[in-house]
Amino acid sequence: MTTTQERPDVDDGPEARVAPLLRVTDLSVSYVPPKKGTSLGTGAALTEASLEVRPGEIVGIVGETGSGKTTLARATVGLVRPVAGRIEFAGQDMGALRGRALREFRRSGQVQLVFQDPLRSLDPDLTVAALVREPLDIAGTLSRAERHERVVESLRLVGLDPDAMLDRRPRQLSGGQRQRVSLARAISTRPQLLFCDEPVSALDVSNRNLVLSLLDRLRRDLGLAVVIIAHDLRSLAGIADRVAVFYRSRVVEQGPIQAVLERPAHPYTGLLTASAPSVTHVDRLRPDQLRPDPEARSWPAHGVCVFAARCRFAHDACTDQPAPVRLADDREAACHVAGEWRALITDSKEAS
Ligand SMILES: Nc1ncnc2c1ncn2[C@@H]1O[C@H](COP(=O)(O)OP(=O)(O)OP(=O)(O)O)[C@@H](O)[C@H]1O
Repeated sequence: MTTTQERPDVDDGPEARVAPLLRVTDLSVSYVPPKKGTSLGTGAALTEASLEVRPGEIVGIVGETGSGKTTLARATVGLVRPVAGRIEFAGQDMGALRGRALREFRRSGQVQLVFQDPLRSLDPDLTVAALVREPLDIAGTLSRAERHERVVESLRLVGLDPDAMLDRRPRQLSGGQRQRVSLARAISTRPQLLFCDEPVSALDVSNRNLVLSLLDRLRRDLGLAVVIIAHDLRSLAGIADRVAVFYRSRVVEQGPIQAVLERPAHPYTGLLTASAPSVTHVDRLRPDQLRPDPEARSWPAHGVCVFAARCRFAHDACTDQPAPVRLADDREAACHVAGEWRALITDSKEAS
C-alpha cells in the first residue's frame, strides 16, 4: 500500500507515537524477474506493502493463499531480497545489511520465524533439547550451561515439562506439543519479533486456543512483538491488536482489529467478515451483498485495483487510478469507495 497520499492532519493517537519495532514501507518482492520493459507485473509476490509493528504488539496478517503473507516474513528476516521498498527493524535499515552483517543479524535470532508445519520444519532426528538449543548454538553467545538453562526455561514458558520432553523426538510428540516445541525453539534466543506462519491451522480447536493464548502470554512475559499469519479472521479475533488484510500481493486494509472487524472499510475485508459472522456482532453483512451483481459490468482482474473484478462497488476509477489509502484513527484502506459502499448496500436494500 503506498503511503504517498497520507493526510498530514490525521492524529493517530498515543499508540502510534511509540516508535515501531518493524517498519515496512512500500515493499515489493518478486520471485520471478520482471519481463523487459515492465515494472513488477502480475508475478509480484508483494506489491508496495506497508506495515508497522510496535514493541509488544500482536499484529495479524490475513489473506487468501498466495496473497504474499509469508513473503513479508521471509523478506523481513532476509531470506528474500525485495525489488523495492524499505524494511527497518529496531531503527536499522535491513536493506543496508549485506554479507557478514546480514549473516550476523540472522544468527542473533532477534527476529524468528515459526513455520506452518512443525512436523516438516523440525528435524526428526534431533531431540527436543537439541531442537530448542540449536538457535542458541548458532547465535553462539551463551555458555553450554547457560544454553541448557535457557532451553529448560523456554520449554517451561510454552507450558511443557522439560523433564518429560528433553529427550523426545518430534514423532513422539502430539501436534500441539510439536507446535509448542517450535515456539520454544523460536523464543530461545529471546527475539524482539516473532513471525508465526499459520501457527494454529493444523491444530484442533482446544489446542488452537491454547497456542493462541500462549502467544498472548509470551508477548506479555517477554515483551515480544508477534506477527500472526492466518487464513481467516477467526483465529485473530480476540488476540491481535491490529490486523493487515492482504489481497493478491497488496495490503488492502489495516487498522485496530476491533475497528476493522466491526466496520470493515475495504469491500474485501467486508467479504471476509461477512463470511465469518461469528467474529463480529456489529454491522452484520451477508456475502451476497458484496459479491458482484451478475447483471452488472465486469471489471478486469489486473486493473489498478486488484479486487475490482470481485467487487460489487467497482467503478471506472478503480481500474485506472490508484486508490487513496488513508482513513482516520490509525486505519488505512486502499479503496476508492472505502466505507462508502455500506451506504450503497442500504440503498439497494431500501430499493428492494
Ligand atoms: N520460492 C518461491 N518461488 C516462486 N514463487 C514463489 C515462491 N514462494 C512464494 N511464491 C509465490 O509468491 C506468491 C506469494 O506467496 P506467499 O507464500 O507469500 O503467499 P501466502 O499468502 O503466504 O500463501 P499461503 O497462505 O498459501 O501460505 C504466490 O503467488 C506464490 O506462488
